[in-house]
Amino acid sequence: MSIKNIVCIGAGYVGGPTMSVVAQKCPHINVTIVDLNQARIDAWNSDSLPIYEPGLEAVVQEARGRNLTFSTDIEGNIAKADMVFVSVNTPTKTFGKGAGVAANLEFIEKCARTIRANASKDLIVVEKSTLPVRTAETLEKILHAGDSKYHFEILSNPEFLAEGTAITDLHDPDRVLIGGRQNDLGKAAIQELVDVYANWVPNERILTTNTWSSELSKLVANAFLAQRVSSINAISSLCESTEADVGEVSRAIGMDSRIGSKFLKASVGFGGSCFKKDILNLVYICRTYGLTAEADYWEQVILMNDHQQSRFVDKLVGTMFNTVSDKKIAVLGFAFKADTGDTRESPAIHVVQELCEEHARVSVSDPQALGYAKTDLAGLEEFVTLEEDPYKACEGADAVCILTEWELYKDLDYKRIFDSMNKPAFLFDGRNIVNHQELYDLGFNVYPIGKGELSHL
Ligand SMILES: NC(=O)c1ccc[n+]([C@@H]2O[C@H](COP(=O)([O-])OP(=O)(O)OC[C@H]3O[C@@H](n4cnc5c(N)ncnc54)[C@H](O)[C@@H]3O)[C@@H](O)[C@H]2O)c1
Ligand SMILES: O=c1ccn([C@@H]2O[C@H](COP(=O)(O)OP(=O)(O)O[C@H]3O[C@H](CO)[C@@H](O)[C@H](O)[C@H]3O)[C@@H](O)[C@H]2O)c(=O)[nH]1
Repeated sequence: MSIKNIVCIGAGYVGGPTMSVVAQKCPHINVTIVDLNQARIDAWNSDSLPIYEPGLEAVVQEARGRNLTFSTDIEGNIAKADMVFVSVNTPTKTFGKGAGVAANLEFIEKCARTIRANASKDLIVVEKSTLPVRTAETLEKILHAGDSKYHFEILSNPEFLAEGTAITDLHDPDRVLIGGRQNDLGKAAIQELVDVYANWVPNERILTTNTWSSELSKLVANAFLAQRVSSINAISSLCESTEADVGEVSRAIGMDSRIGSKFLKASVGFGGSCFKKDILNLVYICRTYGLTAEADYWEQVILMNDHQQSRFVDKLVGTMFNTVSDKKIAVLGFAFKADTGDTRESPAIHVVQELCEEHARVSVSDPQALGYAKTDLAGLEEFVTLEEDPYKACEGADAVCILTEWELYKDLDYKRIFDSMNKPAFLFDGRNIVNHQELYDLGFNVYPIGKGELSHL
């Protein structure tokens, strides 16, 4: 069989960009992305895409209307598919057994039932969502339950794209991982998916494994990445106490090829929809297998991240004479990282909430994320204003906090900002992106992460 019709269930941050690139690179395959959410599908069909991602618009424009379709007709499209990707959300459970730690697989299960009910032939079902190890076993049971007439071969193909760089990550991935059963049917299905990616990914970067290694590798990759951030953040406080500079320490250790230089930027903490959720999931799985020491080990990565965010606020309040009540604090950046409008688990949410608890007046600015900020900060209107213009956000402020590393914050006219602020003027750089000495020379009292403060006080 050669794949002619691919359907992806879930038109979110992963399904949308990933399948748009598949359509762009495989003009001979019809790719249809389906979702329950009519507004989201309408946006994908418009000039104003539902997510902000550099390079995405060009990819969609190239393929949409040629071999890329966005639709809410889930049933009808599954009936025509040779291969179905499942890319729905798998958030942390908020209720019942495993609440706060386990993955909520409700949406995945529903997809399996919809696929079983609407398939018109044997199908390859691809797990694109991030899932607990051994989920394929559950899917297999649901798909083959009852009077199911067809054979469903399940593959695991986790996605490693990062938001903000999704299109370059998809065009030029470090690796594509495909897991499947190690028997004839499984190997044949793996080969079908390898053939799809081989349209643009070099063969040596397409890695095939058994199903369980593939499912588990996704959780482990995120755990290792987040662990690096928590590790360097744990060093950042030590640097602040010892006059070491965390940037210099990162450079020094990162030049050791065994350590490597990436993901060693100290910050106000990691955010995003994946790291916390996936580590919690890993912790839950370890506990399920009775592996308490292992679970505690990975949980520490999250506890350190929570601590880093609270530490940022503690330092701010302590520095500003132990009170920020009725002081104006400008927050520059609300997205969890630059080049995305996504605010899921953004450290900025935590910081702003804590500042509101201290009764500060918080003015939040971000070039892409104010829409989500409004929802994230609902109920805090008494303390929070949203301001697109960063200069206005800083006007009359006692302190500026940089919480997202947007390029634009590197190039602001900080003399103008300083002149418009209350004095003494404080700047807390949660991303270490501005020139601290220059800002100090302008008159700011500057507090970076992981290096000595520059204070006139
Ligand atoms: N966001 C990332 O950067 C990223 C990267 C790699 C992997 N992942 C994983 O990919 C998965 C999807 O993440 P996302 O960020 O794209 O989520 P998302 O919330 O942006 O998108 C999920 C979409 O699935 C739709 N959906 C849910 N149930 C459905 C159903 N039964 N039928 C049809 N549509 C349905 C929702 O309406 C939503 O539009 C998650 O498992 C996540 O962990 C995310
Ligand atoms: O040195 C660093 C690197 C990152 N971060 C922060 O860590 C978070 C996550 O960043 P990043 O990993 O770049 O973005 P995500 O989109 O969350 O991507 C991660 O999560 C995705 C979802 O699973 C995976 O697919 C990606 O491979 C994985 O990098 C952000 O808040 C960053 O600001 C730091 O603080 N310091």
